[in-house]
Amino acid sequence: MAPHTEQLTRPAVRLEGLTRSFEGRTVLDGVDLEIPAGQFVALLGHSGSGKSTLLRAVAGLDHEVTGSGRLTAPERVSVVFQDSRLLPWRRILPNVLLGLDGKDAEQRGRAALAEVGLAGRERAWPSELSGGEAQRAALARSLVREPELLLADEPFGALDALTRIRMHALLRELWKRHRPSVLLVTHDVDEAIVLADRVLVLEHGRIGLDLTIDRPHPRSYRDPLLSAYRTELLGALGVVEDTD
Ligand SMILES: Nc1ncnc2c1ncn2[C@@H]1O[C@H](COP(=O)(O)OP(=O)(O)OP(=O)(O)O)[C@@H](O)[C@H]1O
Repeated sequence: MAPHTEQLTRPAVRLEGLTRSFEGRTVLDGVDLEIPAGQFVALLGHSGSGKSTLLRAVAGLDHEVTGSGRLTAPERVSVVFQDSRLLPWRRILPNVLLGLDGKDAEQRGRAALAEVGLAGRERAWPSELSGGEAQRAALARSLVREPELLLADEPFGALDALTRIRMHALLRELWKRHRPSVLLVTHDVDEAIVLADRVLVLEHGRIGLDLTIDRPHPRSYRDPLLSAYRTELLGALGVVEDTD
């Protein structure tokens, strides 16, 4: 394979035999996973199945993970959490720019805020933003770093249903424009199906199901062709659907 092609097809993330225990209890039990560059992946699993543990490992936030093989992740990784983690004593633009330097940083920060629909709110304080707006600002803070990999740990989990749907459209739009690889941890099967091109289910410390969602975007929750995927994922999660 030519080096150029190799570069293009190189996986963004590669985990081999990733293992993590807490106080003798194994949470990740030899996870193998490859995420090709630019793929949008969602990770489902029961509460306590180890989703955040996996995400933290990929983010390089956990130095105690072990693997028989390797953990490879790109250099520029951004993480978005359920709460925005904006610093309350800084206005929105300085929050977005935190740790960035270079003379075009401010311009990039303003552009990122405009992209997430927060133009004009640069001088607002975090306490003046709604939950949805704060998550938009968190996305802008991630984007401005031009991540090759975006890790998101239930980023919309605390939002109301309508705001969540708007945020889904925004995230997918941002992904389309910037094409980072995405690993989105969620509890919400519908969120996973509507957003991701590939959905993984973590069970017993490993990837139990690896499902490609082969439907065009934008997707609707009501698309009947998505229901087969929903059934399969709920089955893997051990949830029996109410057919009434
Ligand atoms: N720092 C830690 N010390 C001890 N146990 C931990 C630690 N971090 C995670 N665990 C345990 O590992 C297991 C997996 O936790 P993790 O947060 O990864 O699950 P999760 O799938 O993300 O859950 P949820 O969906 O509820 O957020 C849990 O039983 C948790 O108590």
